[in-house]
Amino acid sequence: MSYQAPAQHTDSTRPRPHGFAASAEGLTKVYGSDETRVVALDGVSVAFERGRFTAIMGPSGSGKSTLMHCMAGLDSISAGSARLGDTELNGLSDRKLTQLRRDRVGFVFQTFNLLPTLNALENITLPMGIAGTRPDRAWLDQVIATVGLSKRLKHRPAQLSGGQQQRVAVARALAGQPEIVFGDEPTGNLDSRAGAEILGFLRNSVRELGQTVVMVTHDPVAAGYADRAVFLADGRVVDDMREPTAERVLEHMKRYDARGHSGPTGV
Ligand SMILES: Nc1ncnc2c1ncn2[C@@H]1O[C@H](COP(=O)(O)OP(=O)(O)OP(=O)(O)O)[C@@H](O)[C@H]1O
Repeated sequence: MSYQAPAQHTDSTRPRPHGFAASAEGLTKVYGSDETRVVALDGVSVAFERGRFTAIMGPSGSGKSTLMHCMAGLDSISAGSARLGDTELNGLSDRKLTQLRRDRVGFVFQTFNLLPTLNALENITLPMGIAGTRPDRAWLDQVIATVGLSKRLKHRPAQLSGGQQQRVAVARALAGQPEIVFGDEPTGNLDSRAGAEILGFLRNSVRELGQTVVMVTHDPVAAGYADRAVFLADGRVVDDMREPTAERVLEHMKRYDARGHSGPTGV
């Protein structure tokens, strides 16, 4: 694969871009019908600012993954709206949604989802190969350096630790300079040290590369790496915390659980 000439993305401190990378308005998602009907999202309105790291939190079944899937164009919407930048997702054809995910969104999953026969560098550049775009060499070098993979590029996934595999997945998500990176419990399969590394990389990608990251997590420590924590319960946004710390998030979870999901706590 060839590289295009180094471009503008070489500065280590970049101003935060303005506006919203993704937003939802009255987003509703209903699964099934009649006795199997589940309202997974019940009129969610939320917007994710560009150049910020947001954690989505909430109890099991509160709709975190569904929100991420609907906002990333991985699942259809029952009512309301979801936008990626200025693009309304509701009503887009499957082909358009596939194109949008490929060209504008990065994903990091709990189970790294790497191709076992490709080495780390090939895994990182694979989505661009599929999209037919050439990686920006300077950007790619910066991403690889940020996630600390420079010495592991020729290794296959089986030759890497879980933490290293997830670094490859993070680099892959960042490599195409997507408008937003969605993570679904990206540290859920890692021990706490490897998890802390990945969270540090995600945070650095926001601070140093200007990336926008939205991460679903159960873990207050993980949420402490974010600029903001949005709390869901029963398919609704119930709280929105700026500059969360693990302690404040844990405190919030305890208080909220004690209230039996009865309403916002006004954090
Ligand atoms: N494909 C589906 N078909 C039917 N119901 C679904 C489907 N996906 C999710 N649900 C339901 O929607 C609700 C929200 O699920 P979701 O996976 O978004 O929650 P979550 O907060 O991510 O949970 P967890 O933390 O356990 O992963 C749950 O009641 C779930 O059972």
